[in-house]
Amino acid sequence: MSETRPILRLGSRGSPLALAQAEAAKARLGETHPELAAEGAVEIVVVKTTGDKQQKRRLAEIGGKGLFTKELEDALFDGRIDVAVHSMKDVPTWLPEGLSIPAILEREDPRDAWFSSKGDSVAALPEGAVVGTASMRRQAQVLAQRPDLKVVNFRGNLQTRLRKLGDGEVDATMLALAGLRRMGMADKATAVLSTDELLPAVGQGAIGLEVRADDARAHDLVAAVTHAPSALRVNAERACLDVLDGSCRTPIGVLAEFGEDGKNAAKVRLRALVAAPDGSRVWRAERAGAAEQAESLARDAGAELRKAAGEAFFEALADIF
Ligand SMILES: NCc1[nH]cc(CCC(=O)O)c1CC(=O)O
Repeated sequence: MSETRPILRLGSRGSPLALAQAEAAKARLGETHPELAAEGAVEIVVVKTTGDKQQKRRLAEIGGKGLFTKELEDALFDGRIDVAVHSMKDVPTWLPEGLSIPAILEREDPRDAWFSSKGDSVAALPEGAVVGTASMRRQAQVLAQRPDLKVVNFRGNLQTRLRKLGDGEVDATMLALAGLRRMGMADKATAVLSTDELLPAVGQGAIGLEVRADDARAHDLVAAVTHAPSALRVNAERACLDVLDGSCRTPIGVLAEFGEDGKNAAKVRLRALVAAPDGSRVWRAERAGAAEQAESLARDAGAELRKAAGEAFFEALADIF
């Protein structure tokens, strides 16, 4: 049996969602490059996350930033993989020296999905209901709208969360619609929350492909599959986050969209918010303008929010670690 060596090795985390995203990247690469459509040309390499001890050390060390991306980046540097496939939501705004993200795939719907048998929106929940989420962004926005609700930490894969919901451990929870769609489970959601009710996270619903900056071959293969409008939106959102310099414990939502109807490719609208984790304060900024200006508009919105919330607010959140 002759051994066929892959032309491109895609690194992925092992979760069902990560693997679905890696398959989507592989399919897109195959559509664009005929040589990558051949059996065995693109290999998906599962990069195992290191032990819990290691993870704990990292979490303390880096405050959670890069927790989901670090192992894949190590594999890139080691040459075990040529491309790292990421949820852009999990990618810090600063990349390690020597790495770049030349491609963002066409973005899925960035909205959050709602799960509850007690009401089909945040507003519809009964007084004092319990919402499960580990996301500061979701927690803060839910409490801002409904200070009477109780938010509890909530983790686990989709099946686990749905079971906990069914068991009555919580009355409602939220997940990114994009992830559900990619796993063919969007029909399990009760409703989709509007972006006015819950502003999504930076990069939510977008898949990014990261390579070593000095690997011209991988870079060029990957760059050819980028979806320019999605990249523009995600890069603008990341520019805003960069100015805000938030940790994963800072409740931040940012969404860039095209036009008023989301379709006019020449115009971009960006909404951003920063909130206190308990929802007691929310600062919002909005910008609209030419698409070429997206990143500077985004930085400007970020600067406005930084100023409005005040340095003391960001320092207090940083102290949580
Ligand atoms: N933080 C975990 C994470 N990172 C990306 C997604 C979903 C997929 C996406 O946003 O592209 C999720 C799960 C979730 O928030 O429901």
